[in-house]
Formats: sequence, structure tokens, C-alpha cells
Amino acid sequence: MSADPKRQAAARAVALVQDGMRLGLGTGSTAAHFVDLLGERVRAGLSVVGVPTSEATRAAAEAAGIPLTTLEETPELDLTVDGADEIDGRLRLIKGGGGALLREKIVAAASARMVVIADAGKRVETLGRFPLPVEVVPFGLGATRRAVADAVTAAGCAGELTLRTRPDGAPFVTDGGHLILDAHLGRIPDPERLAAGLAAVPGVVEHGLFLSLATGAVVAGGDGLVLLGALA
Ligand SMILES: O=C[C@H](O)[C@H](O)[C@H](O)COP(=O)(O)O
Repeated sequence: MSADPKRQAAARAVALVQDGMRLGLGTGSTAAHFVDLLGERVRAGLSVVGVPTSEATRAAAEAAGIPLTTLEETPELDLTVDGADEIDGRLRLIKGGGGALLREKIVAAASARMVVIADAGKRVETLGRFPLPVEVVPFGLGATRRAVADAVTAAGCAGELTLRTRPDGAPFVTDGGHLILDAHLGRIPDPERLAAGLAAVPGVVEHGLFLSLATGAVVAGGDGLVLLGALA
């Protein structure tokens, strides 16, 4: 087996895929292993269709030979496999480090099951060490930013909001044409309260708290594979 924990987790998740499944295909370095390994099974005869959660994953899935569909054609999926930036003991997640949170959440919500694949470094007691991505429309950025800051405070959190930029200094723009504010909170004592507050802000398209979406997780580390929740 591969020594890379991300690939080990992905390999375990690929074993969950059965012939005929409709799959959500996650985004990021861990999900890329899943797409790669799924491609091997497809080329060996497995029949599945996938909905990619980003243009990057679309390109990788096409290159791997995985047949793709859309949520217009296939609005209900059997299983989504995706990475995460943080995962707590209740399978609550922070996602969006790669900026794909909006499509990832839509696809996960359309899936009967969502299995997270991650290396052990992603497990936390309390969410929030990883900056929480908040996807916003460009119009009204200043006002939206203030309202997001108020929602953060009202949820018992504190920390800086930074506009995500690309390496060249220009604003990072998501696949949906939006911007991302990263909330550096350190800890999020009540993720449900923060999620509700952020969702109520006009101009916020989505945030990276994935609550009650993941049904299982495969976490790979020095102790081997740890399975959380239900995989079947
Ligand atoms: O927007 C990106 C996604 O939420 C990723 O799944 C997340 O950032 C984890 O990525 P990685 O597997 O590269 O750590």
C-alpha cells in the first residue's frame, strides 16, 4: 500500500464504489488521489458517473476517463467522496481551502452519503484553527465584510477577516466568480450558531462549515486507517 496517507484514505474510499453508482467527486490534493484511483477502476470496466465539484476536478476526471454528468441530468447522487481542511469528532468539517466550497456543498447535499478522506493532521477537537472560508459576491464587499464580522462576533468568535489573494496579489476568484474572505478564528465554539449567522448575511454565497453533511470518514495516519461514522 502507498505510504502517502492521503492516497491510503482515497484507496479505502474507492473500495466503497459499486457498479452503477452516481458519484460526487471532491476537490483538493486528497480527492485528486480518489479521482486517479477511481479512473483505474473505470478503465478496468467499472460503470459510474461523476459530478465534479470544481473545474480542476472536471479536468482530472476527464483525463482519468471517468464519465461525467451534471446535477441537472442527475440531481440525486449515491456517494460523494471529498477531502476536508478540518474534521471534528462529530464529523463536522471546515472545507474550502482550495476555494471549491460552494460546489462541494451543493454536491454533498445532493448525495445520500458523503465520505471524507483525510490525513490524520486534519482531525481536531474544536474547529477553527484552519481559517474558515466565507464565499461572497464582489458587489458590496465592504458592507458584506462588516456584516460577516458582526456575525462572527455574535457567534462568540473573534479574529481577522482577510480577502484571499492569488500568489500574484490579485484577488482569488472562485469557479462561481465570487471572492473569499478567510476568517482566522482560532476556535469556533458553536459551529451551528456561526453557520446560521453567516448564512443570514446578504452577499454571503456560502461558507466552509459543513455540518450534518458527512456521514463517514476515512482518516489515514501513522496508526493506519481510522474509520469514523458509517461508510456503508
Ligand atoms: O476547496 C477545497 C476543498 O474543500 C478541499 O477538499 C480541502 O481544502 C482539502 O484539500 P486537501 O485534500 O488538498 O487538503
